[in-house]
Amino acid sequence: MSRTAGVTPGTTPLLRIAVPNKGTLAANSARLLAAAGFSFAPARERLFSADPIRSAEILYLRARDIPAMIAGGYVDAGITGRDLVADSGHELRELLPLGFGRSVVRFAVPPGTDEDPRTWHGKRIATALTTLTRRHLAKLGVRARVVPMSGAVEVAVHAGIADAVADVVDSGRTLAAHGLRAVGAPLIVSESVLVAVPHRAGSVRLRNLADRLAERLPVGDTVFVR
Ligand SMILES: Nc1ncnc2c1ncn2[C@@H]1O[C@H](COP(=O)(O)OP(=O)(O)OP(=O)(O)O)[C@@H](O)[C@H]1O
Ligand SMILES: O=P(O)(O)OC[C@H]1O[C@H](OP(=O)(O)OP(=O)(O)O)[C@H](O)[C@@H]1O
Repeated sequence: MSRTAGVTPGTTPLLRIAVPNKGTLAANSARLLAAAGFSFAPARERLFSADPIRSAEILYLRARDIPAMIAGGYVDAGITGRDLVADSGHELRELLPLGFGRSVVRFAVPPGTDEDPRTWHGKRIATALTTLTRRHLAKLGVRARVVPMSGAVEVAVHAGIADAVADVVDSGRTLAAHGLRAVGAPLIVSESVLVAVPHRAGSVRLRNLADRLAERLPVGDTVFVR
């Protein structure tokens, strides 16, 4: 697929925007772009769609894959979670915080475990956010073993796979249901963000995109769908 498909030759090049195709951030990301005047087909129809009027193309991708696609130059900007950007290890610039998909990444332990992560030398920590967790442990000076999982992390302690977990906490209900308690400082405080590579962050088109989205963000207590 060429980067100019759907747009008249000689006009402004396509601005490619990556958006989660499913998961927590998908619905609000699509709503925000629609509210900002973009006209894209929904992800359930096809995973790419052009808006010739705005010389833009949307690529629907997994939220976790979006940072690498931006860093690799395949898309110009994207909406994903700040925690997923940090976990990708790619240096991206936040053009705009978007305020939905708020979460905190926390360590959590069962009763009887020392609550200070700095004492966890040799412990096993299950997580889907391995880079973020390794970096945080290194900052704390802890030599613990990170056990990679792609989800369902809270079962790891019960299953004997790990001694603690590092996971996304929203309401806290999932941790409580598994007899786990959040401990230590947050690894990161996250929300959805519009991101791009640093050297393109100041470009006119990306600044215009950020401005358009900023105008359409909910204000005060008004929230997007959860
Ligand atoms: N309750 C929540 N559960 C999961 N992710 C959340 C929650 N609240 C906010 N988020 C944020 O949503 C992003 C995760 O979205 P992603 O699509 O990768 O996972 P997901 O919503 O759990 O879907 P999947 O089931 O496909 O893993 C992260 O930035 C995370 O911080
Ligand atoms: O604090 P809470 O409001 O309970 O939400 C946090 C939970 O939701 C997410 O899991 P998800 O349902 O996306 O499943 P997953 O663990 O398989 O990603 C996240 O990984 C936590 O487990």
